[in-house]
Amino acid sequence: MRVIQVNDYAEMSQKAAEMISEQVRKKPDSVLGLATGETMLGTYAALVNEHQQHNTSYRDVRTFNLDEYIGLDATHPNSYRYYMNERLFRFLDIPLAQTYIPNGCAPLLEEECARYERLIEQCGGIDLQLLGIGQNGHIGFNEPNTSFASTTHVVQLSESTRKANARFFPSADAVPTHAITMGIATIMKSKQIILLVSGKRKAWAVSHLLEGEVTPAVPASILKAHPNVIVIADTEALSHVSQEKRKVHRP
Ligand SMILES: O=P(O)(O)OC[C@H]1O[C@](O)(CO)[C@@H](O)[C@@H]1O
Repeated sequence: MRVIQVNDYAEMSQKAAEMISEQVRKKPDSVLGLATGETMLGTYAALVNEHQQHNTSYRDVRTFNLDEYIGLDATHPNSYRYYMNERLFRFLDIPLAQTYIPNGCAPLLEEECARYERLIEQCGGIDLQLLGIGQNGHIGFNEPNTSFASTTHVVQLSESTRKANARFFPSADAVPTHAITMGIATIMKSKQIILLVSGKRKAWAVSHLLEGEVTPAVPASILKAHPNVIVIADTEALSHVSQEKRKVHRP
């Protein structure tokens, strides 16, 4: 695991956008794994900027998002489909049909999970997966104590995650109770992973990731077992981590 320490959110976002663009230039038919949440907003803005300035084409790229709330359709402003369309896809030359997000309104949710998992495999797997981390160490919506062997599945969101995400909804009660998420095994199959972390509220999760044991109680800790992970973290997110561990980590 390689840790890149940056000063702040803006620098983290710029660095991540550069790495994604580089991946797409190197392999124009890349399969990208994408994430949502506040962490990714700056990265997507920087990516759009980069696309406009350098004409990096996304025509042959396919994308798979990590997760989606159950019960929110594409027109709902809090659905992750809406977020992705508004924040990223509409500014790129990627055909929307090549952008995949679990359908949280599918009538048969278990079938939707199996379909999503199959689609990722049919596309050859994810070349580069972008990840954020929850304050409790979740990745995607894989809450603490999710099996490391899990594939795409339906989850009940923890109260702490619903509370953390309530800032985007009109009220805490409006936050859905369930979601579909790629599983931990699905994420771990990605060829490369970039984890972005910014701000003090993530400091506990990052220090556990870098200095704690690998345990399902902190889902992100499994990333230590992946051969190709880059963590881009700002000074505040790393504030609980020793200087030594901030440098370079290899599994
Ligand atoms: O970036 P935020 O809003 O802190 O969220 C952290 C992570 O939690 C999620 O919202 C849950 O999936 C991810 O999309 C995100 O990467």
